[in-house]
Amino acid sequence: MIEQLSVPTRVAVLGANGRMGAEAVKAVEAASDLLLVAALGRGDSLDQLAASGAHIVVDLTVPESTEANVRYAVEHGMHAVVGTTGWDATRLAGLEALLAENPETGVLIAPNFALGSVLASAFAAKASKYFESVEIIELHHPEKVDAPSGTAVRTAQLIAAERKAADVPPSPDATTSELAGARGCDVEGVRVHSVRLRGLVAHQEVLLGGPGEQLTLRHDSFDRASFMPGVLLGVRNVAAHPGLTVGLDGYLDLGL
Ligand SMILES: NC(=O)C1=CN([C@@H]2O[C@H](COP(=O)(O)OP(=O)(O)OC[C@H]3O[C@@H](n4cnc5c(N)ncnc54)[C@H](OP(=O)(O)O)[C@@H]3O)[C@@H](O)[C@H]2O)C=CC1
Ligand SMILES: O=C(O)C1=N[C@H](C(=O)O)C[C@H](O)C1
Repeated sequence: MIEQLSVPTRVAVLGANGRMGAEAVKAVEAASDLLLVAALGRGDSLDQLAASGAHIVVDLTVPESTEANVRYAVEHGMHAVVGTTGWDATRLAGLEALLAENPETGVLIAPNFALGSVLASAFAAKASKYFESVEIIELHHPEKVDAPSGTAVRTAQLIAAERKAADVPPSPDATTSELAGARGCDVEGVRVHSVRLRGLVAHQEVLLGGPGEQLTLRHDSFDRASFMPGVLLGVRNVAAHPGLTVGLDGYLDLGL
């Protein structure tokens, strides 16, 4: 009997020397259906990506470089799975325009790859229209360069969309004087508070308040291994999702 050998998907990791990138390299190397063909860091030329023959690029770099990396991948016919933060509306619009010219290419921008975090954000958004008040607290390791976290921004946007669709008024807040930052920052009408503390990895609480009650939805990543099933899910599915997908929930059947 002739055994059918399937061809592994060729994967390149950008930011391979970083905290997430190093973990992603290990995860790809351990997956029998994937072949790591490049592991690139800051000093490496992007031309090594094209030369590697990668089908899929995983970007886990820094907000300043992620846009150029992803645009290079798309322009060279590679799908991209992106965990790096910094994808604001202007960058996303530019990427969508580029993808319109490359309609067979898929890009996943995933603010958080941890399945529990994706679920917690989706649950929080669904619940938020039933509560008068909502605020977000995100807590991370002190090496994190951006605040608020990409996950908190995404969660706030999902919440804002649900509340807007249901005509929920803004969260009540009588504050008329404050020290700068005391009330956190405003993301589409949702207050977000950022904590940076030694010992933490990545954590978030969504606080939902109504008369006489509170619902708290908390997610904790205690280890960066928590992100790897989501990275691999993205890598295995991105080619089947041409165009731009924001949020790993786009590849899941949450039924919400
Ligand atoms: N979506 C998710 O689930 C998660 C997302 N993140 C996000 O991923 C990103 C990376 O996080 P983290 O690993 O903690 O950060 P690190 O700072 O540990 O890693 C980033 C790495 O990218 C490298 N780098 C910088 N520019 C380039 C470039 N142009 N090409 C290739 N490599 C480059 C850096 O090199 P050098 O050290 O030389 O600067 C560094 O090694 C952040 O935006 C973070 O918010 C983090 C965790 C989970
Ligand atoms: O920098 C991190 O560590 C993380 N970054 C992402 C974010 O900004 O949301 C995802 C996760 O929170 C960890």
